[in-house]
Amino acid sequence: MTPAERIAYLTDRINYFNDRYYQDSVSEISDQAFDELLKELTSLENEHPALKLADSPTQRVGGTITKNFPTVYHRYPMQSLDNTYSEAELRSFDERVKKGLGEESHEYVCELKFDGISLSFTYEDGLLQRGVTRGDGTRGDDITANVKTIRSLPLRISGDAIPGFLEVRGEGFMPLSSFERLNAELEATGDSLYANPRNAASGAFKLQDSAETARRGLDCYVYSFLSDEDIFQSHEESLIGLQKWGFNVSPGWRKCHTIDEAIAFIHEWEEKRYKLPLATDGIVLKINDYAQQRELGSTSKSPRWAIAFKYKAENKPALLRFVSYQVGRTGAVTPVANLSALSERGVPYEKARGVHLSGTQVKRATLHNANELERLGLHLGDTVFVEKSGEIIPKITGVDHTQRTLFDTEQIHFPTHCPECGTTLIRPEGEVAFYCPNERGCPPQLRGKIEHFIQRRAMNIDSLGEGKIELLFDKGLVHTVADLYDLNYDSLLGLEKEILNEETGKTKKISFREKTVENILKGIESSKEVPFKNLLFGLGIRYVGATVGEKLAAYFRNMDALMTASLEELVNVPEIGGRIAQSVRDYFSDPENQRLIERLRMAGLNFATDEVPIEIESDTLQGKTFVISGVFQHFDRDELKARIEANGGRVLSGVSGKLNYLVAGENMGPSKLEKAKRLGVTILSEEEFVAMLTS
Ligand SMILES: NC(=O)c1ccc[n+]([C@@H]2O[C@H](COP(=O)([O-])OP(=O)(O)OC[C@H]3O[C@@H](n4cnc5c(N)ncnc54)[C@H](O)[C@@H]3O)[C@@H](O)[C@H]2O)c1
Ligand SMILES: [Zn+2]
Repeated sequence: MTPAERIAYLTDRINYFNDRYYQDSVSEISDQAFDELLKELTSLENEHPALKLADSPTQRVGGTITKNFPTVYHRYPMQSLDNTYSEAELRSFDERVKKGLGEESHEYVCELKFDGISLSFTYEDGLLQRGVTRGDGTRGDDITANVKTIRSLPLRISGDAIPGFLEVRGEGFMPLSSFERLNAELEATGDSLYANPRNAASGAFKLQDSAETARRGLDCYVYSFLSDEDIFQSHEESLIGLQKWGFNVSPGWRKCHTIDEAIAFIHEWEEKRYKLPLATDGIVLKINDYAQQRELGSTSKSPRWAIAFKYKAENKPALLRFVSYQVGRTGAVTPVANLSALSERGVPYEKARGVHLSGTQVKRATLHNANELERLGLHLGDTVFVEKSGEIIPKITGVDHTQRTLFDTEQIHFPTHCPECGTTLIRPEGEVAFYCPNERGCPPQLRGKIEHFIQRRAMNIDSLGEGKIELLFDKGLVHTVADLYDLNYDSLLGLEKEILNEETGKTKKISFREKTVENILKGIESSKEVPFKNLLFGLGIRYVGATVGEKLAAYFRNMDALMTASLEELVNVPEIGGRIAQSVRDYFSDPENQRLIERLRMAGLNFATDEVPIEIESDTLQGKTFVISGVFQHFDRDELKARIEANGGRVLSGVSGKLNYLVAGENMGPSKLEKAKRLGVTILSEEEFVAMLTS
């Protein structure tokens, strides 16, 4: 892969994970793995600044605003934090601070890094006016009704020194006890569980029904104060002041005079943090003195006066009890290690305690694929090492061979047949995974197709979760996605099923009552309205992800045109290669798929694109490059970008000597403006830009 390809790939992946994380409250990979990708992209971009893409995630806060709440502009931008996993990098940070401050000495305030979502609260004349999410850092979602459900958040504050307008920021989170209760409820109703308390908090803060938000038991720690008036001179003073005004300030913070003291604080909390009633993922170091904070300033994404140290994943030995095999939507077979604590050797698996990792008991960990299984050469009863990074699926990282001789058993080999349907497994050339080819008969593959179909990016039927689909499938009601549209009230009401938790051996009953049934049917009904591109993605055609679905929908505009398109036509679509084209062709040539599509058509799904295609408006800006910065009156940034591109221009992310124009909105960073002036780049106001378009 060339650097350009790698940069394009990483930009795409990271933007995708950001979208899942901030929009869907879902983490598909661990935070540590995510941070590694971002770090790799940052250093590649530094090496090759010209290759940096306009939508690079290194330049901005990762979040987004939604259409579900009113959008509010932040008075002061809400930034992210630079982060590191290493002490050496903390020391370099300290060196940079020293350089930045010259001779002056500095102090840090160290705080726990709470794992929730960033919130802003504004108070006018002592009254809580608004609660807003961080969003894209410039604008956020107004979720006032939901933040008012936080009991520890004062609705009114009083005292002498309270300024007319003030903003307080903090972390909204879901306490572990609320999180466990919520997941137990979701399990009982057959809905998908949240992977961690941060995702659960993010989901709960963005619910439309604040009575439901209230029920989810959210809380908040505040850690920052902003005002146009000079009330406090340091961060420490602000924390003490906020506490006096009645805000919930976490008591765990400490003022440190040296980086060594800060590192000692980090060590102190490494284990102790698991005793806290909420999830934390590190320690934040902040320069205490406000004047020094101002002196150090910030980048477009984060302040230079603060850094987050994140704890690395814990790695511990565990006992391998047996290996099971999971079959996914695509038929790929994944080996899973079933574990217990080493001391539980004699205890049956269901009763045995798991290994204690990052505050939870772990009994299952992924082994990824057959190669990994062979590489580790596992035997039953082996002592293996387990790691849980960023609270996502734990994984096996190695074997302790010194323990092997004590309990000699045979090596575990990957199965030759599908554990679910008995079909002989195949391994396509060049792939590490084995697949069950029985696409139309293998139960987890069939269920997986339906799970794929209902997700937000596809048909968005959020009233159906994994457990509910399993129930519908087992009762023989739903075999393919088309069957969903034949469901009715009477066929659903009263359905019941016991679901087995394999780790504990316990069963739970899920049953469909009136409200559940109504919600399921409502969700299915409104899925008929989702855009055509979502449907294309939802069908689960190999290699047709959300982006490809969008491109196909924009090009062919309706199902019939796409179904009858030849291979040549498909390859003509911008950015669609031979492999995708072939896969689309194969899919629509299959009579069974054709019947499925006909049933979906009869059900009344949206088979055509109604969006106006992006058309080339002119070539006025041909060959010209632009950087967009700040906030605009008449466009949001995406619109502005679209207009530039529709008129032949190109949008870049960074200011350099080769840049033609900087389109400067309000509140743009002064350093960018200065740099542009220094390099002789033409600076356009919004009006000048519009004039240029229409000239
Ligand atoms: N797993 C995934 O798929 C995925 C995707 C996107 C982002 N992420 C994670 O999210 C991170 C990016 O999110 P981010 O921009 O919010 O950065 P961040 O979470 O690393 O740090 C910034 C945030 O920390 C929070 N915070 C908690 N305690 C704080 C304290 N005491 N003082 C100040 N702030 C405090 C604030 O909300 C602040 O906005 C990534 O580094 C990654 O770890 C994961
Ligand atoms: Zn199978």
